[in-house]
Amino acid sequence: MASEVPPSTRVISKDVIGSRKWLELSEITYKDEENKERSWEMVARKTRKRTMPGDGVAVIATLRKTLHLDILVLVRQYRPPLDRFTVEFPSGLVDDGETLEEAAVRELREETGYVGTVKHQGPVTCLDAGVSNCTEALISIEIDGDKPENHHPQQMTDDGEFVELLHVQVSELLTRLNEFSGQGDVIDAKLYAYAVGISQRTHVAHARV
Ligand SMILES: Nc1nc(=O)[nH]c2c1ncn2[C@H]1C[C@H](O)[C@@H](COP(=O)(O)OP(=O)(O)O)O1
Repeated sequence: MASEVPPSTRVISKDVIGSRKWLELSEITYKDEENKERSWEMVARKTRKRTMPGDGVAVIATLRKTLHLDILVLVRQYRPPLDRFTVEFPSGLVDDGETLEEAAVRELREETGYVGTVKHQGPVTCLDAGVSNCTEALISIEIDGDKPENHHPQQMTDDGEFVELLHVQVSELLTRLNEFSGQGDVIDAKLYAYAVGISQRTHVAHARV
């Protein structure tokens, strides 16, 4: 069944091949650079509303406590599509009517129990552009570990959501991720890129001394 798409796009039509509660599989027809019609198979989330800035958020959550080194709060969980455990930033889907910042603060609270303050909001980024139109914004949140509300964080996960909390020293991030990978876990690409960035920045800083 073909449906209409906005005229400003290069997509001409979309045939929905299959649709369930969370996802829709389609074949789209689009025009390439030479005006030639081509087709592409793609997946879309059904939770995205027109008013939503993006499908989800991922939270770079830094726990800061007096006289302690900075800690990155991460989550480890079983992901059915991979049939493996993953190590990721705390993350989740944006609810209808929520801003990206609100979604980030809520998801951090639900998945980790920590209450934090937004320090930076990145743009909406793509996740797997050859497969889906899913997008996610990276939001940096600082957690004040000195505040009583962050002394004993209590997760508020939904039924069927089992999230293990990881506390990793920022300076050891890449090493720890490589260890998790060596044990058979799959590391989220954004998180791994972040770890490589931190590690390279540290090497450059040392080289300058
Ligand atoms: N693709 C999905 N298939 C499902 O069967 N269920 C799914 C999919 N995506 C999300 N969900 C469910 C699982 C949770 O109950 C809710 C909310 O997920 P959320 O925690 O916001 O997002 P993730 O952490 O990225 O799973 O949706």
